[in-house]
Amino acid sequence: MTENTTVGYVTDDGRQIGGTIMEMKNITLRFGGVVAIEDISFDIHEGEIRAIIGPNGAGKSSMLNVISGFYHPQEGEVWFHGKKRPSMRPYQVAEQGIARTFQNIALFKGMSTLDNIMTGRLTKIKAGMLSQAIWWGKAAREEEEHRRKVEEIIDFLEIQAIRKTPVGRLPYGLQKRVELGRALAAEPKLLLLDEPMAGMNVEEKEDMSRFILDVNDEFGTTIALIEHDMGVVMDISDRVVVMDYGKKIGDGTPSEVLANQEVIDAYLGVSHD
Ligand SMILES: Nc1ncnc2c1ncn2[C@@H]1O[C@H](COP(=O)(O)OP(=O)(O)OP(=O)(O)O)[C@@H](O)[C@H]1O
Repeated sequence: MTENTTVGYVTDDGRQIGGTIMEMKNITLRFGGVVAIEDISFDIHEGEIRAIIGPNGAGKSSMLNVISGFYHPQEGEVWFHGKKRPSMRPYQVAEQGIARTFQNIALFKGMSTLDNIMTGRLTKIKAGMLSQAIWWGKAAREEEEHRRKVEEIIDFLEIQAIRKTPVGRLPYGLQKRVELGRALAAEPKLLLLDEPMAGMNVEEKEDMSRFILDVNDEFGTTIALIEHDMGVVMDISDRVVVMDYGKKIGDGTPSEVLANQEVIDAYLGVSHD
C-alpha cells in the first residue's frame, strides 16, 4: 500500500483538500548537543495551506530546511507522493517540484526583478548547452516559453512597474514579493515560505496574504509556511503544526490549536518544569 491514499478533507470554508502528498515521519535533527527537532511527525495534504508555528528557536526553520533538503535528519523519514525520499541535495528536491523562499531575502540585489524571477526557471531548462550557446531551434523556443511564464508571474504579482528595477533598490515588501515570484517561476507543486511577512507593514502583509491565497487558489499549489504573525496564520492556514523546543505540541485547524492548552502555555511563556 502506498502512503498517499489518505482521503482528503473539506475545509471550514468548503474547499476540497486532496490526499497526503508529504509525510514527515519521526524526524529528529541534532546539531551537536542541540536537539532542533525531536521525533516530529506530520503530513501535508495536496492543495492545503499548512502553517508551522512556534516561539523563537522552536525548530521551525530547521523543519523547512529538512523538507527542502538543506538539512538531513539523523532519524526519521520523509515521504513525498507516496515514496520514501532518499537523502537528497536541495537542487534534487527542487527538481521534484518543491520551491522555497528564505527568512532573509536571498535575491541577486544588482539584478532586475525580471532577471531574478528568471533564475527560478533554472530547474526547468532542458535544452543542451550547445544549442543554448548557438541560440538555435529548441533553445530559442524554450527561452520564449521561459520569458512568457516569467511575464505571467510578473502580471500575477502586479509588479510590472518594477520589472527592470534592480531588486536592491526596492522596498523590503516588494523584494519579498519578487522572491515569491522567483519561487513561483519553478511552477512548484509544493511551495515553502519561510516567514513571508517578516518585517512588513500592515498593508504589505495584507497584499502578501492575498497573493498566497491566490497562488493556492489559482494554481492549486500546496503551501507550507512559517509565520510569526498569528493573525495572518489563523486567517490563511487550513491546518497548523505547533512546535516548541523542538517538539510538536499541537496539530490541527486554527481553531483547534487556539484551544490547545499546551499551545496557549507555550505562547504565554509558561515554565516547562
Ligand atoms: N545550522 C545550525 N547549527 C547549529 N544549531 C542550529 C542550526 N540551525 C538551527 N540551530 C539550532 O536549532 C534550534 C532551532 O532553530 P530554528 O532556527 O530551526 O528555530 P526557529 O523556530 O526557526 O526559530 P526563529 O523563529 O527564531 O527563526 C535553535 O536552538 C538553533 O540555535
